Amino acid sequence: MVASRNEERLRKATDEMKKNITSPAELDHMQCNIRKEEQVQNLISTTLKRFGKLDFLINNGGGQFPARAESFSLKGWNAVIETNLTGTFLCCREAYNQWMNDNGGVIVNIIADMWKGIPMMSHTGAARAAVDNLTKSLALEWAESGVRINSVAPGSSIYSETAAANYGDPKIFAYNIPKIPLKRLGTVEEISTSVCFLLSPASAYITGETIKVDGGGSLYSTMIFEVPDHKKSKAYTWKDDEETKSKL
Ligand SMILES: CCCCC/C=C/C(=O)SCCNC(=O)CCNC(=O)[C@H](O)C(C)(C)COP(=O)(O)OP(=O)(O)OC[C@H]1O[C@@H](n2cnc3c(N)ncnc32)[C@H](O)[C@@H]1OP(=O)(O)O
Ligand SMILES: NC(=O)C1=CN([C@@H]2O[C@H](COP(=O)(O)OP(=O)(O)OC[C@H]3O[C@@H](n4cnc5c(N)ncnc54)[C@H](OP(=O)(O)O)[C@@H]3O)[C@@H](O)[C@H]2O)C=CC1
Repeated sequence: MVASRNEERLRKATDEMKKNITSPAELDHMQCNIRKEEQVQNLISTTLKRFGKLDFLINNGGGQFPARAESFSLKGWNAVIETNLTGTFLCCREAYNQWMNDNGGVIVNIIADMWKGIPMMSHTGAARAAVDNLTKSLALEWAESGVRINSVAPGSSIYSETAAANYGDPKIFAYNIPKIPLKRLGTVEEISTSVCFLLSPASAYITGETIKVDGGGSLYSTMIFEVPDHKKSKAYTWKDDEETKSKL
């Protein structure tokens, strides 16, 4: 079952996937806004009715807008936290309560390269770091039910048409290439095969882990953002204490 909010995009994506599926696997799609609790509950129960089981859950839905933190309205902040953190939590909880508690299963959460912060997208950085931590807690709580849960963290380097349109610049990802040790953008295939690995028995002994698929970008320098030159940082030395004491 493939789910997101936009029916037209869903139909297009599932039609394309159906053309490429060679096994007898069945595929369906369903509208769901992961920010709405009752829609998530309905997505999981409908999937169980339609397919009879739920072996895997992939939490891939996400997004944000670029802006400085001081300019976020509470509504904008909440929209990003609900999309990237609360939506993921709701999908995990419903999959567990409706199926995986009794039957086991595997969950993969897609997060982002937030290890050094994400300036201009601090809301999503906070939400993705929270999902990284949620993954670890759930791995411990749900191990007794036979559930494994891991994350995949793509670098800011997998070309996304939605992001390019949203951020108003088709080259937005290409700017990052000099800051990626492998000196190229990543591919969708390089993310999806990591997800498949985590879903497969080849990773049967891995839980609570995050795989970075970022061409080494997270080890190197912060993407895009440059801190402007300034003289606002005043050093602290013992001399400052002496000056303070002398004023007392
Ligand atoms: C090279 C850099 C890449 C970094 C790596 C990450 C890559 C990716 O994640 S690729 C995938 C990217 N895809 C997207 O970002 C698309 C999805 N984005 C969204 O859906 C929105 O940004 C959303 C998360 C905010 C959800 O939007 P929606 O549910 O449609 O909510 P609203 O449009 O009603 O907005 C609510 C609220 O949010 C504020 N806001 C939204 N967009 C902006 C913006 N462009 N600038 C500033 N503020 C924004 C705003 O407060 C909205 O309320 P109103 O003001 O009442 O409209
Ligand atoms: N491309 C990149 O370089 C990177 C991507 N990522 C993350 O990887 C994931 C996939 O990215 P990508 O394919 O590039 O981005 P897209 O924007 O193309 O995909 C995001 C998907 O999330 C769905 N979605 C968004 N909000 C909701 C919601 N409230 N409920 C249900 N579905 C929702 C969208 O569908 P619809 O609009 O129909 O709801 C869309 O299919 C995202 O989480 C993204 O943030 C992380 C790091 C880097």
